Amino acid sequence: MSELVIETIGLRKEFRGRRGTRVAVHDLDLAVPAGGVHGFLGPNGSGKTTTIRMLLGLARATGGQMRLFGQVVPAHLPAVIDRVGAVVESPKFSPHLTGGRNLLLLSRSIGAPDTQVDQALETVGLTGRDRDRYKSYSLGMKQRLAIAATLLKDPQLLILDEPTNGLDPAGIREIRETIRDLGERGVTVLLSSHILAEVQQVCTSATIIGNGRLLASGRVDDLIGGGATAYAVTVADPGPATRALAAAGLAATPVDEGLRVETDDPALVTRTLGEAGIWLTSLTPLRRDLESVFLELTTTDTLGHQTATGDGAA
Ligand SMILES: Nc1ncnc2c1ncn2[C@@H]1O[C@H](COP(=O)(O)OP(=O)(O)OP(=O)(O)O)[C@@H](O)[C@H]1O
Repeated sequence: MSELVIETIGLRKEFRGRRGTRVAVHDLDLAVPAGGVHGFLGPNGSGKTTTIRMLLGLARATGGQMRLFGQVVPAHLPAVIDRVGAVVESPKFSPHLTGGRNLLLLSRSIGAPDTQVDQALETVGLTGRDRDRYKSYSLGMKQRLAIAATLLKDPQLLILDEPTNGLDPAGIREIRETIRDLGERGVTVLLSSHILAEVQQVCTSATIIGNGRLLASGRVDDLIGGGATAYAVTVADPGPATRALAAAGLAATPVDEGLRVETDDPALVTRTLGEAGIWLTSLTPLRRDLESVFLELTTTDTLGHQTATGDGAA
């Protein structure tokens, strides 16, 4: 059994307000094994940041237990915090100093060796740009410098909360490569995101949450592998085909050149359409990806659960 770097058991966070109590994190069991990049996925407002803030001692849990490297936190946070790097909020760098100078000052303030600065800059791909002022950096470079800052203490666990928020595709790719690199160097990375493609490309395992509840967790390959799949169907007239499929309990949605039918039973599609006198011209299995798993899980969850308790908070 591999060591768990992050573990929560029945973790709960309630926010009390005038309109009642909102349960942001709902008895969440999270298990992040050592090594590799672990995706922490959920739609906006599903409780990712709140969970991370509790793990880092920035917010108090209402209930449940948390462990980092096997140590109960927040009680033993001081014993493990040096092994953890985190980018949760935008770090405060001085805009007029260069990126390198910013890092050097930070590194001295935490007693890290100066050599760590060059190494951190290299890891995030900012070598060569370290003499430029921070204010001249692109958003992606600023985000990479923030990651570099967390690397100064050579952490074994890196927690990144939505690190590509607001970045353009090139910036997203750069951060993705940095994260992949870190995972390959043996750092355990918890990558919180609602961008599925990014997670699928770098993560070995993932936890999906919705409305503060655990929906699925495991290796990305396993998450993609199980359950229903979908087929692309082309027919001359999608309207009657959609109605015939719906009557047989098959959900069909229009896509580029036909219909996407959610099912793992292609024979049912051909039979249903055939019985309605509709002849399909092609039927192609659609490869399942993390996005479809995510949408299935989070859509059902949104429809199926209420997050609020108490006197009427929505
Ligand atoms: N300080 C707070 N007071 C009251 N409610 C809060 C507070 N912080 C978060 N929430 C609520 O808790 C829920 C979870 O929010 P959280 O920020 O953890 O979600 P998230 O998954 O990180 O979302 P995003 O992807 O948008 O960052 C939301 O309904 C949010 O409005």
